[in-house]
Amino acid sequence: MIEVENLVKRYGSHTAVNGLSFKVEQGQIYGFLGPNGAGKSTTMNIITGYIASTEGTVRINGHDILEEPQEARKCIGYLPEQPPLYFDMTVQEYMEFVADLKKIPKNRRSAMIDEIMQMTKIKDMKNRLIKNLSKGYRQRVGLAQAVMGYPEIIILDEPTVGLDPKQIIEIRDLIKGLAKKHTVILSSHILSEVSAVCDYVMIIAKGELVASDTPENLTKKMQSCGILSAAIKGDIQNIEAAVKTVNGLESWELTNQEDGTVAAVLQMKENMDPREELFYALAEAKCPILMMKQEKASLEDVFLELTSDANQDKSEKGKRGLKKRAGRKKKSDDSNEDVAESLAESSSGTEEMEEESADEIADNMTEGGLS
Ligand SMILES: Nc1ncnc2c1ncn2[C@@H]1O[C@H](COP(=O)(O)OP(=O)(O)OP(=O)(O)O)[C@@H](O)[C@H]1O
Repeated sequence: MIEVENLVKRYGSHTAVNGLSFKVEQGQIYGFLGPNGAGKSTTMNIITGYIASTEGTVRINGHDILEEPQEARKCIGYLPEQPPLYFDMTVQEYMEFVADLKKIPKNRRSAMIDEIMQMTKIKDMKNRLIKNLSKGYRQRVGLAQAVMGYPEIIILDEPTVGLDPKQIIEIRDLIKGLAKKHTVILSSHILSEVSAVCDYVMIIAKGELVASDTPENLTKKMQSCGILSAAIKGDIQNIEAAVKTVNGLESWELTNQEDGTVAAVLQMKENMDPREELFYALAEAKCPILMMKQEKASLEDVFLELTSDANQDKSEKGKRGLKKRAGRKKKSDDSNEDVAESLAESSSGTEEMEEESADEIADNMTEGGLS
């Protein structure tokens, strides 16, 4: 459906996308996950024909985006990070304008507009000027224009940025609904977003694909080189001497606790289970283990591990991952953290929202992916 091969994009001397290759198959929701500046928007803009790549190819249903742009773009509906909206049009006028741009046959137009407005729940707002809509409704209108013509592939760049938690849930439900008939690719730097919505995750960091799999498999893979945390009684130097003899450990951190025990956070080597060996080594050193448990890697661990250390060697990665996890263990397990993160993003996103000039919008819509 989409084949991206060895994609490179350089802005002057800065490489924003560096040798990206992946395939997207029909009928799933793909998440493009990465921190700010990872290269998500650049990649989406190349896939949808907004900008050209420096090197590499993109084929949509077999059509090269540079050689056969019209055919390729026909298969795609795109919601860029800044929705291409005309603020002085009503929702109805705008939908008619988009239908016209996308060359929807006149006899199907009114029914399709009606259906899409129903689906994206903007019908009640159809006579309202877009400039008077809330950010959530503007995003829905942006989604509606992407869906117009029912393209096979719908690409959404950060579709929930700037929305409040209720709007985020509504847009996520809408995206899940879209996936029944379309292949959806969305980008996000918010992990909870991707794990809540996507069947398949591609993690991108510094312009490179660092992992791609289902959220479940990514978590499983990380667990095969997981973390042990333990409380051990004894002198920290004796404990360290014993820990050093254990083959299955990659790295460790030992910290004296106020209660006289030593807290250990131990990174296991890939596909090794050193628990038994550790037990005997510490028993021989007469340092009893008072508690030991295996930390389960969450998708958040995978994300942080992979995106912050894209250029680190493996052992350094292990140590830093261990520190991050040890640090995170101290934080509360509040699941609202993600929502807070989204909220923080929301406010900055809203500030960034600026009215585009009509010319810019028309350029976006005619050159940029809308067929
Ligand atoms: N037109 C441009 N000229 C120069 N540098 C650019 C341009 N567009 C993007 N970049 C740089 O390329 C890198 C990737 O940017 P991109 O917008 O693709 O990242 P992103 O993952 O979408 O981030 P965000 O989530 O912040 O939008 C960044 O370092 C960015 O500063």
